[in-house]
Amino acid sequence: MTTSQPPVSPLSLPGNAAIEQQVQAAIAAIGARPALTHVFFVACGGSLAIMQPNKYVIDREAQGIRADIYNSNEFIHRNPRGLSENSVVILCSHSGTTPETVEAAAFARSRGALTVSLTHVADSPLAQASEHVVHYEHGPEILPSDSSSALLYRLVFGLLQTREQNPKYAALLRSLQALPAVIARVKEAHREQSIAWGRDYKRETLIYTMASGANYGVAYSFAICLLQEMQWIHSQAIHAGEYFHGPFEITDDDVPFILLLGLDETRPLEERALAFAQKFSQRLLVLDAKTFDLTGFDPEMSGYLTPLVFSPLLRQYVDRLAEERGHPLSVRRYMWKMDY
Ligand SMILES: O=P(O)(O)OC[C@H]1O[C@](O)(CO)[C@@H](O)[C@@H]1O
Repeated sequence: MTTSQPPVSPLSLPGNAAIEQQVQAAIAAIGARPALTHVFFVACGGSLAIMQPNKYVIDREAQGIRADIYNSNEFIHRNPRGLSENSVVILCSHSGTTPETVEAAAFARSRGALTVSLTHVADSPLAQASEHVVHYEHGPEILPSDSSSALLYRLVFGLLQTREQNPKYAALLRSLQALPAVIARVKEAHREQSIAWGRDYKRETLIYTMASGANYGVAYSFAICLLQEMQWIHSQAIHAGEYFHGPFEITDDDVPFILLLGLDETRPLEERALAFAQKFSQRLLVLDAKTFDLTGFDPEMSGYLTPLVFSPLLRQYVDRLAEERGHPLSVRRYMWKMDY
């Protein structure tokens, strides 16, 4: 490992220059640490879900760095022994106000770790609690390469380059340049099917999601944020490997599933789950990345980038569902309305 690498590739994205500077400053600070043995990804809910593929990347790519992922409150209470001055803690909170995540940043700093936070709100409590902040953009008008999910990958591949000379950062940036067009093509290819799905599934009270590897976080976020939180539809994200160790017993012809088939090394788990589920359920929505036009993605990055395509694609499906149900995605009963 080295600490004297220059900042990562000069190849730049046609995105927001201020964001690029923040990413580079965080990567430089990570490179300047005397040692780095552990990366902790810490957040809650949807912000936690987008971190999951990053642990997958570090598990697959890193030589001497371990990654773990924690709900913010669990991180504080579990108090991992490995958390030290040799750790980087990457936190994320869209609002920058989730108290557990703000507290987790202070906790990580008290243990000597370097803190890097992503948030949409520049001057938020999380931004103030962290040493490095990447202030991301949000909304339909932004470049997908400036989204929180893409920025996490930029941080992680930058970290791997600066610490271990991992060569894939340039391939990531090249692929991210292609991401807006890829997303537009895939969404367009699914336009009719998502309209039909919204109509057909609007009365379902329960919909399961299933995936593995780099895509499990997308299935998890769709289940807990989009279906449970924003549509009040019962759900669970089933890990495709775990499906055979309990959940497959609930499979029946009228039990709805959404199955994600990605392009990473765990695809055989997803294919096995699909082969079983389609024998017994007539209510499957199968989204298979092999059918996507991913022109512009570097082949070695496609498995990692699939979650960044599944996510907006699933949003298109749930937008149609919400429309058909007359239940806007913004409605909450408890969240942000009371103390909890
Ligand atoms: O810390 P954040 O990202 O602002 O999250 C707040 C809330 O937003 C969600 O991610 C989605 O609404 C929830 O899961 C979470 O409780």
